[in-house]
Amino acid sequence: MALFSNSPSMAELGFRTSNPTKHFLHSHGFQAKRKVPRSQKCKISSLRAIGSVGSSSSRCGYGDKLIVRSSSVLNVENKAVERESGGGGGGGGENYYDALVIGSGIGGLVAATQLAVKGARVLALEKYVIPGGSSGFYERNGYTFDVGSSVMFGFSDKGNLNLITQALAAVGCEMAVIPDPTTVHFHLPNNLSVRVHKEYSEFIAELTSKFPHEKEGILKFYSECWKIFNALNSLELKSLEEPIYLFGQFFKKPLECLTLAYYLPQNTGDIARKYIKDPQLLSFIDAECFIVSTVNALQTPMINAGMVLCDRHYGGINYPVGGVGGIAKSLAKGLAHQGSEILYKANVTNILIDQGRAVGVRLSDGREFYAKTVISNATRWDTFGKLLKGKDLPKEEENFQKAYVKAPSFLSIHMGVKAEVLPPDTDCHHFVLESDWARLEEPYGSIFLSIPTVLDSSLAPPGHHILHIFTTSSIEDWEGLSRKDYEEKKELVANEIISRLEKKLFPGLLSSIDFKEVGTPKTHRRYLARDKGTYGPMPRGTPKGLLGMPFNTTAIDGLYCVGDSCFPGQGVIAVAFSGVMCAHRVAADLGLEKKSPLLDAVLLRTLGWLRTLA
Ligand SMILES: NC(=O)c1ccc[n+]([C@@H]2O[C@H](COP(=O)([O-])OP(=O)(O)OC[C@H]3O[C@@H](n4cnc5c(N)ncnc54)[C@H](O)[C@@H]3O)[C@@H](O)[C@H]2O)c1
Ligand SMILES: CC(C)=CCC/C(C)=C/C=C/C(C)=C/C=C/C(C)=C/C=C/C=C(C)/C=C/C=C(C)/C=C/C=C(\C)CCC=C(C)C
Repeated sequence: MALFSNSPSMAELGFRTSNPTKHFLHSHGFQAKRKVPRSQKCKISSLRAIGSVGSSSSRCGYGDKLIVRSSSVLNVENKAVERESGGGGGGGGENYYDALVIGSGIGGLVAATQLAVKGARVLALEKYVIPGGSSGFYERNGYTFDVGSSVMFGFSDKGNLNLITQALAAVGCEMAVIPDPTTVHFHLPNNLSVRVHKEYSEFIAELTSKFPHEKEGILKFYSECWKIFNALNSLELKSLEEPIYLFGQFFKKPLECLTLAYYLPQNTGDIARKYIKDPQLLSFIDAECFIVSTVNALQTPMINAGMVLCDRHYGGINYPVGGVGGIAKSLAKGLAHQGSEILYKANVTNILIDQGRAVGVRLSDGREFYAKTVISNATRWDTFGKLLKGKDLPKEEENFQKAYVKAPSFLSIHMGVKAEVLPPDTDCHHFVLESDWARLEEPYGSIFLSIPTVLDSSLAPPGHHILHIFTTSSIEDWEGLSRKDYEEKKELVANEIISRLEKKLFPGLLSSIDFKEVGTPKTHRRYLARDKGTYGPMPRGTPKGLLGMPFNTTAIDGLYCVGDSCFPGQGVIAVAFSGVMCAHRVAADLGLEKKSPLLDAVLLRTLGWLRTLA
């Protein structure tokens, strides 16, 4: 069984939208050099208030999107033919791009759209049939499932850190969102139950009611997170590898920049231990970190914790009406509206190097595309291990691979269930670790559960809910099995996980299943083209916060990376930031942004040296 469908026609089907009741007007768009004409704005769907899930209506049908996409695909294919018959090529012309982007995950799409609005001509090449990667979607039996992400940070209407909102706004798109009143409901050992309410004061009241003796420690720890969040939120976010911007920010906001520089090499667990002594509360902080970093607090960079532990209360977690897949669809559509293109079923197998510089890519079907710059949204392991095969691993990548390993993948269960199995007021996201804190980071130890239909019932047939259940799992567990054994093992492991949820949360769950599809790490590897199906990088030992994380430039001229194996790491909002940073650095190198070669050399060398300290 496949987690995704291979059928483009399935992917082209729009998703249902709902009654308009609330708009998030995105007032913090990036300073696009080229304004999107009003007629080209892609308003994605109508909006609704929390819980009021009504009938479907769309103010921007996906019909026009379909036309845009198929015509741009045709366009690109024609150009490819031109090139194969001698036109274009590395020397310029129609077929020569400013940037090629390998992959259309959120990281790749944000880099591509940001560059396009700065005036660059971009071609994104996606192996699969729809955009989004792990933020894509698929449809089965009337259900619209999010492939991965359902917890959306950075999707509010305020501040500087609403990077998803801003990325959409930059290409003239806005999406309706449904605020989630509870980011996550933790169900932890010793029957510790904590709901992370959107309202910060309610969350603190709930946590301190469970740990009254640690009230002061709790307040001090989370206050330190706010220091970071407020500093981040005060900056204009661009490439930390571009000196004119970076020095400008230090000049405008010295205190905030120094605050961030101070926390850059620090980890969350060390700071929590300054204020908190109760081992169970420290384990709770571990769980808070684990759900966003797949490691405990001692290994989670404090800047990342500051970002996520506060954004959920500041802008809140907001779910896009119609499902997460709409974000990538909108960005892809926005890219086309900017005159750039996206080509699907385009499996890049090689990055072409000429005299030490990345000059283009070759696809599995032999087609070649050329550009001034190449941006890879494949993981750094895939980029340097597969797309540049035969080349020596640059020292910087060796250092990265010494410091970071591939996090395990996931076993994912997408289910449709009868609505009556969920008690009233069930929260949208849950994290379950039943009895033993030591199992937090073990494969299958803890269970993530998202029920997006709690917020948007249009994603399932009437009277039904979607349950997306996932738990960490390694690919080694699933290799070397016959087809029959593989299928049987999927069934067995999935049923064990579902039974655990039945026991802990929802009696009668097994018998309420209407639809079930199980994906393993092999599924993730196959459909997301991620080595071992990895969820992203995780530190091999105790990192120096974010200091060791590479940014977007690489040791190869003209080649950049974007996505979760770049600063600041895993997470949809994190890869969106990586996309913004990447586009800014590439634009400077293309002459579309200010640049100082001398300062560049100094900064890039200093950053390279700083990373060796991590
Ligand atoms: N919030 C959540 O619940 C949740 C869940 C899952 C994933 N995520 C996040 O999403 C992040 C990943 O985003 P991302 O943008 O880095 O990457 P991604 O893996 O989502 O997307 C990469 C894209 O590149 C394509 N690709 C890879 N190699 C290719 C090649 N050789 N040729 C053509 N296309 C190729 C893939 O098909 C995919 O579409 C993860 O870090 C994770 O944190 C979040
Ligand atoms: C350069 C130098 C040296 C210095 C300078 C200083 C400065 C200025 C600095 C600055 C910095 C900055 C700007 C930074 C930034 C950062 C950021 C933005 C970050 C972000 C982050 C984010 C993140 C990490 C996120 C994440 C998330 C995630 C992962 C999510 C996930 C989720 C999930 C999985 C779900 C769950 C579920 C359930 C429970 C069901």
